[in-house]
Amino acid sequence: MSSQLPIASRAAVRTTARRDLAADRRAVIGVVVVNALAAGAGLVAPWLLGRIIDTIRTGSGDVLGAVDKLALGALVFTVVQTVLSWWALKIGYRFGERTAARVRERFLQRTLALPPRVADHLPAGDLIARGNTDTSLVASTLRSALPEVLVALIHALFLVIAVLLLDLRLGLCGLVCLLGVAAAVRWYVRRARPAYLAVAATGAELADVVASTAKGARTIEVLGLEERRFELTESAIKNSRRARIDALWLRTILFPWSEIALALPVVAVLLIGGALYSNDLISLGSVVTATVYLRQLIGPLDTLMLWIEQLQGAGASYARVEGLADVPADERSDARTDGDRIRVENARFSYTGDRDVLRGIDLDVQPGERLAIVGTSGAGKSTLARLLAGLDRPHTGAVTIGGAPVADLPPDELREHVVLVTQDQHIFHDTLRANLLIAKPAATDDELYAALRAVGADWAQSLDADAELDDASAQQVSLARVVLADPHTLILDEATALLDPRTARQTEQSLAAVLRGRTVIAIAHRLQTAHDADRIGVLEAGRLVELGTHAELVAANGVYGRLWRTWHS
Ligand SMILES: Nc1ncnc2c1ncn2[C@@H]1O[C@H](COP(=O)(O)OP(=O)(O)OP(=O)(O)O)[C@@H](O)[C@H]1O
Repeated sequence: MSSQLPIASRAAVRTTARRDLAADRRAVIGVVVVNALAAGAGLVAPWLLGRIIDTIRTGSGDVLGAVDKLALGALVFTVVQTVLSWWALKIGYRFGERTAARVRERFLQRTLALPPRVADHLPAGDLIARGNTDTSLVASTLRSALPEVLVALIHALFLVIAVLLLDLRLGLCGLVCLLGVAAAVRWYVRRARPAYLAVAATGAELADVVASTAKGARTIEVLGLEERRFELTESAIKNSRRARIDALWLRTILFPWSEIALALPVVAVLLIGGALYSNDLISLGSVVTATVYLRQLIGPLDTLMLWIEQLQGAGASYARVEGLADVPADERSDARTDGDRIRVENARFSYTGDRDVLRGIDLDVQPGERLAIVGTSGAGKSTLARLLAGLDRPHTGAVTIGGAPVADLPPDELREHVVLVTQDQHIFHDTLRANLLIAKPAATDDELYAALRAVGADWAQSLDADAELDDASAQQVSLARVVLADPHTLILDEATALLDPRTARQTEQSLAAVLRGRTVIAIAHRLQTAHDADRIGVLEAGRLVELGTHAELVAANGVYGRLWRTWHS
């Protein structure tokens, strides 16, 4: 699946951000208050510098003593400002760490809560990109950018207020010149969100192509698709590169523009302040203080500019991480089964919504029956297996066990009725016990050993050993899980088809023990499997075109009869 996962809207992002801030209210208030104190303390030194100049120019009496006191005051307030700023940053960093952890946990919980049926159809690369790149960017922004931005914002605000209070004329002049910075930021912010969403989306597309190429390496090699995959990867790299260059281009405009705009207020205040001073309309100390304030403003504004880019990127990533909340949930009713009988009634299914790959299947499987499904590649065999196992639901018609829709059964109950066995079984990096308990959480150690013995896994000496297994042993563990789950029906889809011959032989022996006494629906890749079954269903282009015993189908001389004769001869 190559479509993208949902992206949270601006309104949803704002609501979640507010909730994240509210969750750590004390820290947020702490950052703001301590920062405000630090910024207030920072204003004192330039003001005292102005007083020093005015005292030297106009003072009489103990000028030196007065200057010393003012200089000492400036030193004390500078130290106070440094300590308070450090403290504010510390609170901010801690807030960032906690919030980043909250965002990560939320993402993980949402991912783990996805029903398998929904998770199966999500674009894996996009999900991985959101879990890695996007959450990392959000976390690093929360950890470092956000506290520094908060500090810079409050500092800048205090400097602007201070210069206005010091002298309204110089303050207004400085502010007018700052409009250039505002224009630069506005220009940038408008373009940055789509640009960074494009960077993330093309990155995810690239991850998707690489992940699916790696996953399907065998098929690609067998079908000679290397050239096509190479082209797809190249095109994904090109798209990702283009999106990054577009985003970088925005920065190449923003930075020079804002550098010039930041110098303007200082120049303007010096010129206008100088003119006012020449006409005795302002003291030299006030001009110097105003100039120092505006000069100091460059620091926090520079910080804001620097981080604004990361904030934009992180904003886009935050929207992508939170977008997972909008993945449509899987609607399940509380179905109850009455018996083991599996029925498929007029089932139609489509992966894409526009083309049905199953087109009206009717099938009635008797308890204890062995049914083989045969058909050419792409006929819909695996899709039917997924529907029978409750992994997908038909868009029309029904697939039921004992009268209840299979896909509606809660996972624990479903496992007791039907299990799909494929060759693609996952063994977790954990102990053997933990890997087995997945199938029956309440099982005793004796039951676990019995299940392992039943599938011939005599190598298992300790349940506490790490389950790092070769293919054959991993298959045995997955079959032992089936023994533990003890479903009345097994669906076998390519359980051994692509395994190497030795592993396939071992797995088939283990499988034989598991199949005993159960209803078995096998996707048959070899006609011998079909021959041994009680009944055979033949799928062609999404339709069940034949259904009967081997003898009946051979006698009817239809699709299966011809296949059998060709194979036999
Ligand atoms: N995840 C998917 N998204 C879109 N189309 C799919 C998906 N999986 C299968 N299909 C399509 O559905 C059709 C039926 O596929 P299915 O795998 O069920 O066939 P099959 O009979 O099992 O084939 P094979 O023996 O090659 O596995 C095919 O046209 C296939 O391309």
